[in-house]
Amino acid sequence: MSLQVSELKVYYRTLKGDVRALDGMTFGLRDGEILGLVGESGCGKSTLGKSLIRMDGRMRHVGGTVVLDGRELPIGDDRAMNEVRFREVSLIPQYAMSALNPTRKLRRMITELLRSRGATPDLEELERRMSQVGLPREVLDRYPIELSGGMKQRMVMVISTLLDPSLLIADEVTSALDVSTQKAVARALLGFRESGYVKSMIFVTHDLALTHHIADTIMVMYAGKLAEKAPADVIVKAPRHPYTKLLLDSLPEVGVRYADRRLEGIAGSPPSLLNPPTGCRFRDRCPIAGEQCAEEPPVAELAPDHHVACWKA
Ligand SMILES: Nc1ncnc2c1ncn2[C@@H]1O[C@H](COP(=O)(O)OP(=O)(O)OP(=O)(O)O)[C@@H](O)[C@H]1O
Repeated sequence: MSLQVSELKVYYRTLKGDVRALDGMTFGLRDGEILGLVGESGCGKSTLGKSLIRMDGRMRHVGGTVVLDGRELPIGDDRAMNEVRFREVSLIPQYAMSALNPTRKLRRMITELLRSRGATPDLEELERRMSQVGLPREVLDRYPIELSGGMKQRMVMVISTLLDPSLLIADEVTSALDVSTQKAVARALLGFRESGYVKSMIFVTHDLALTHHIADTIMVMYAGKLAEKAPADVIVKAPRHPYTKLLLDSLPEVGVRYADRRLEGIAGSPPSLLNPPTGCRFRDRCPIAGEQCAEEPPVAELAPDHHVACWKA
């Protein structure tokens, strides 16, 4: 097992109280596995990614552990995590491609970045990896603004994995790109795993179709908790949690007109994580909720590798 997260609780401190963004998450990731992480906006996907690498000032590690390659990560200790970042765990944050320093040409920017991490820049290896994702070496002599969105994103991916981290977290790396560029980015991620630049990966996204394409396993989160986790095919073809089923039903189908099948979202909205309800957090929106759902459902392994938190699954 490459990553084991157990009962992880991470809250945001706010003037109104604690926002329980991760409220007891338990899951594992095997060597070489790509985990697609999906769920509605605000369910805690980015918080999970950030918790594994750098908590921002408002985040608080309230409980639980994260073990990577047999070693517990000091996730609550910003300074101790310095050793881990970039080398063991690397994160491509949301909007990373817009955050490239606009005043530096890429070669200089990358050299400075690596030196600041105590690593010696290996420009030959950098150029080899760039060509693997279709970026000519001349790109290094350009400013970020001179690159297209897809090129910037591939550059960010190459930079983030240069030190061969064990775990890569890619947060919405495809959402601002057009469809063919999304495919190139997804292919590049798969290539990185094949080449051994990263061992395992968490791919955070809203795009279930793309996740199904590249992930081995899909994990669905709801309101700070795990709803369902299973092999990608099983999630898409035989989901057990009512929330997963509704998420899949709300996807538009190509070739079907609105008059024939109306686009439906999931009625209602997720609960506030400031003061989440007891019991199943999905029960107010769930079409099959019953009395038992006033009690919190445990995460049960209903079939090998198929974990579901629902009394009715
Ligand atoms: N800095 C913060 N201060 C307080 N609450 C926060 C902060 N950042 C996030 N939250 C809250 O934590 C919860 C989880 O947010 P998070 O960004 O992890 O969700 P997400 O699933 O990644 O959403 P999205 O898909 O929109 O990126 C939400 O309720 C959000 O409002």
